Amino acid sequence: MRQEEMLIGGRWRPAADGGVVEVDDPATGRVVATVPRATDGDLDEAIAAADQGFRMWRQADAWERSRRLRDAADRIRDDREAIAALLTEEQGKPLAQSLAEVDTCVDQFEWYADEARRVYGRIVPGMTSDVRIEVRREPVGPVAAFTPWNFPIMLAARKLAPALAAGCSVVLKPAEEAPSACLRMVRAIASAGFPDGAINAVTGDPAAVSERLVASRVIRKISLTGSIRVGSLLLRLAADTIKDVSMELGGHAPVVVWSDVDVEKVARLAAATKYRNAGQVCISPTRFLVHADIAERFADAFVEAARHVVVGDGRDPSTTMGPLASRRRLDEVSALVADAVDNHGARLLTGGEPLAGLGPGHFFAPTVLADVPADVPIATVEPFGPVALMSTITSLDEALRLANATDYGLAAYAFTNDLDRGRRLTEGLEAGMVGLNSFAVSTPVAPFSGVKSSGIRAENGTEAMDAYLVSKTVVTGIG
Ligand SMILES: O=CCCC(=O)O
Repeated sequence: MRQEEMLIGGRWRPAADGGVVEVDDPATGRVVATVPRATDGDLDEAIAAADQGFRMWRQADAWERSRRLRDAADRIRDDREAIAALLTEEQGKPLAQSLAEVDTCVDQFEWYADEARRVYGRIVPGMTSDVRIEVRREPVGPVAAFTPWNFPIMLAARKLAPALAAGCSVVLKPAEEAPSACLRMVRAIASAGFPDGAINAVTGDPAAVSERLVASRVIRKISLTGSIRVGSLLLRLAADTIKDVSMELGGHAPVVVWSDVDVEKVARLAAATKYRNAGQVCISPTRFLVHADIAERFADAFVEAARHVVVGDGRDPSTTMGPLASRRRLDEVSALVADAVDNHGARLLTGGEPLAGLGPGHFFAPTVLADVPADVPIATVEPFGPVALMSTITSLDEALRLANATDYGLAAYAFTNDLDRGRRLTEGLEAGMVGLNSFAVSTPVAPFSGVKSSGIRAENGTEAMDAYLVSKTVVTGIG
């Protein structure tokens, strides 16, 4: 069994007291690794290391930062297969999806290697001619980054790359459910010549780790991808020391499908996107609001595609959907679906239950539900599983009212071939990202962000650099 270690101040090491947390393989239920359970002392050392690392790394000039990030991208690429294998073993997704996830990490580091050289300040004309005003941009300071189990490496890279590009140091806490691929990626990144302490990675009890890191006055910035519950908890903790935060707190993406589209083509694309990573994706299309004229055809084509999904162990090349990442997820998705069917009159079109026949793993059938009332738990709480909800709409106003009916506002999608209708939908959907005739809203080059309860500040794009920078106004008197 693998025994992972933490990176603190440039040294890989176990917890001071030898404590560990077990990690299992969601396809088999077998324990495959342990990670250190950091003690308070370990966490204090990581904070001190990040303080020291920040002092060194902030002095690196822009081109040096760029070179280190590009070197990190190359090193992640060189270790692609090994990182992907760990990802599938601990998270469950099919190997092809794990390899693609490693590639997005490379993209992140390459994109921010360029951005590192483009941190521009500005000169502002003073109110009188005897002053010069310069606005500089400086790194905010040591960052605590908390990442989830659904994309254990991509979402870590999404924080590490811009933070390092801006000149910040980082204490990263990978998800305890699937940490090994992330730790291996951190090894690759750290070997690219960053100063000791610029990158630290700690593991253990999530509440204990986050409370210790967020309470520290050394840590100046929190970046979290997680749930609304954890987000509001960390916001309260961050308030005590007045820290800046970036938070992505999930979604419940609506998809408006109008009657003028190629119905079968959109249904097939929608189903392929829905069941990616077993639906454990914060921008996963979930609430389908389909025009009444095509609703039945759309649902039939979607169900047909759902039935063709091959569920199994992610290491099997024929698998197109792996297990859910944990027993907890399996129980939560099962309960949400059962509640919708048993208590709220939802109609099960396909799936709806765990696939116990596939063995002890956390397998759940690709599921489609129809006639789900808009205010029941599965339609308002992020289901984070392979579940699609079908509803019928007859007007644009109705589509927007239903689409905007949750507290979330991360991704939203609309499919129509009418230009004006498309414009009205992109304007009316309350979301940080809107896909019009596309599901591809996640890219390193443009902001990834939520509105309403889905988050604060953006990741990706140049906006992510802003999240790790502060401005300093320097006024110089002359004459
Ligand atoms: O689950 C959150 C991130 C998903 C993505 O960026 O594709």
